[in-house]
Amino acid sequence: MPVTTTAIPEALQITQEIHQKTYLVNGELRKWEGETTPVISTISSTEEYAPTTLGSIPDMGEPEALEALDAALSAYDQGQGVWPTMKVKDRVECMEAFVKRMEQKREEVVKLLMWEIGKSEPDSYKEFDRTVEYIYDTIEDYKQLDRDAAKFQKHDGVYAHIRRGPLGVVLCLGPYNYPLNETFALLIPAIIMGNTTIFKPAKHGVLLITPLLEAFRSSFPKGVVNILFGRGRAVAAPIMKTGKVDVLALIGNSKSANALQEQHPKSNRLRLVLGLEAKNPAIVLPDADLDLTINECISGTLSFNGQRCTALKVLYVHEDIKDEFLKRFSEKVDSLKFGNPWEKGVNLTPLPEPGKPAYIQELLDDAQTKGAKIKNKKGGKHFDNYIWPAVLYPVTKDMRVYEEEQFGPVIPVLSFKDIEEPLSDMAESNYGQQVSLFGKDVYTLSPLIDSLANLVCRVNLNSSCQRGPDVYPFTGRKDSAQSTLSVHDALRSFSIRTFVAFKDNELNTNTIEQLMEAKVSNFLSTDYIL
Ligand SMILES: O=C[C@H](O)COP(=O)(O)O
Repeated sequence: MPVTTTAIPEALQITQEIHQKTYLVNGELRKWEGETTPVISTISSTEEYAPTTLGSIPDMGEPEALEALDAALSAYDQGQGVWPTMKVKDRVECMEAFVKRMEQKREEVVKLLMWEIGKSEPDSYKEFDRTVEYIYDTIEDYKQLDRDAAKFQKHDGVYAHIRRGPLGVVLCLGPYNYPLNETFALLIPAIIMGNTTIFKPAKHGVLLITPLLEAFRSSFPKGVVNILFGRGRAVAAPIMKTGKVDVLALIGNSKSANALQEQHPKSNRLRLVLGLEAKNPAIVLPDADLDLTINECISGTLSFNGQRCTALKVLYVHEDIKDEFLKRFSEKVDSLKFGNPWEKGVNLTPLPEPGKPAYIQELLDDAQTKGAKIKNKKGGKHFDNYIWPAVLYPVTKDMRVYEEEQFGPVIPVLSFKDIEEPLSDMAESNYGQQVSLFGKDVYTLSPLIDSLANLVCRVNLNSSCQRGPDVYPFTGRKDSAQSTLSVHDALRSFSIRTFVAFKDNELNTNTIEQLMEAKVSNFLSTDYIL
């Protein structure tokens, strides 16, 4: 699939900056002179299919990792550094400066989102804009948190002024599918709460961070944000081994999270903020509106080729409607349009992981050997770095596609007679993020909603699963998450409640008045106290 003539020069122009191979440590943009790793897009820039080299990233190791850690530790300085002690309004000003600078990089970042991870143009703009909105919402929520903190409590003659304070040094690792939105949903609340951070982008969706390095450098005091490149093993592991990280913030898979957690010698002191795998099911009841259900299941399973933790990854369809559902759903899958991300109206785009089509093929082979059929005509066809979405039926529990989080274009379908079947599968599952429930009869839906809400954290009624809007709680039960990542909840995940208490006596009345008058600390002298 050839690219449009304008797309190549624009993308390569952006990579000029990337070729400078800069990284951010201790408030300095440093030039990397060591080994590098090429960043290769699976999108072809030639008529004959061939992956495109977009640039390269520094291949950093232990020395750089420890240098970044030292910078973050010094900036935090056991809670006494400039950043953790800074007044709320000053920290807000830094974050506002950052987001304004970030907005100026919209076009560059969006182009790299398309080239690096194959995200469609509308979805790439959406990811950028959503991230900016997330930052503005975080700022507003942080200010509200401070206004709420202004309210003194009094119980049994003891006053308390309770605030939220930082936790220390946060190691932040984001995923490739939302390299901006998901990563910044960790990084931004961690920073604004007064923590200092070390951030390493994922393997794919990494170059797009480089246009933002200067915005980070110029907006925050030195050492508050440190950005490294390289493999997780080489960069994140040495940092964890020191035992000096207070929070591991990661969106990705539990294997990486566990491996890093195990490196930490005092893991009982480590706070985990984790968004992990999911296997969200759709349950289609016999009275479901099939037009709506099929549309929602198409976007739920195949939006961004199914590479979303919130994607629908298994469909349970009632026996009475399964034939009609499978026929219409399969036709719809085959009618989707594949193309490069910037082409109008494309639904399916190149997969950024070179090994993904082969993995999907393994799942198809395994399922077919065990009795499943591919129901759509184009299902499983290979071209370039792509494999056409396959609708698999009947899927059984001994198949890999039932067990594994496929994170790609393959759709396992099971039929059921009794609602207890999907409910008991969900109860046995290691995951518990979300479910989609399709049906109309309120007397059937109502008790089901209650049951499902105890198995997952979000029940989507006649709608596909999704994270957003980002003000809603984003979390999961069992192996799907640790902590909650809405705008509101994330501020709490990256902080701890601390407070000043004082008995109601004459000395304190005078002291408190003077402290409030002096307005020198965040405690007792908050700008919001009347
Ligand atoms: O990969 C997980 C993302 O949080 C999904 O977000 P989304 O549901 O908005 O696509």
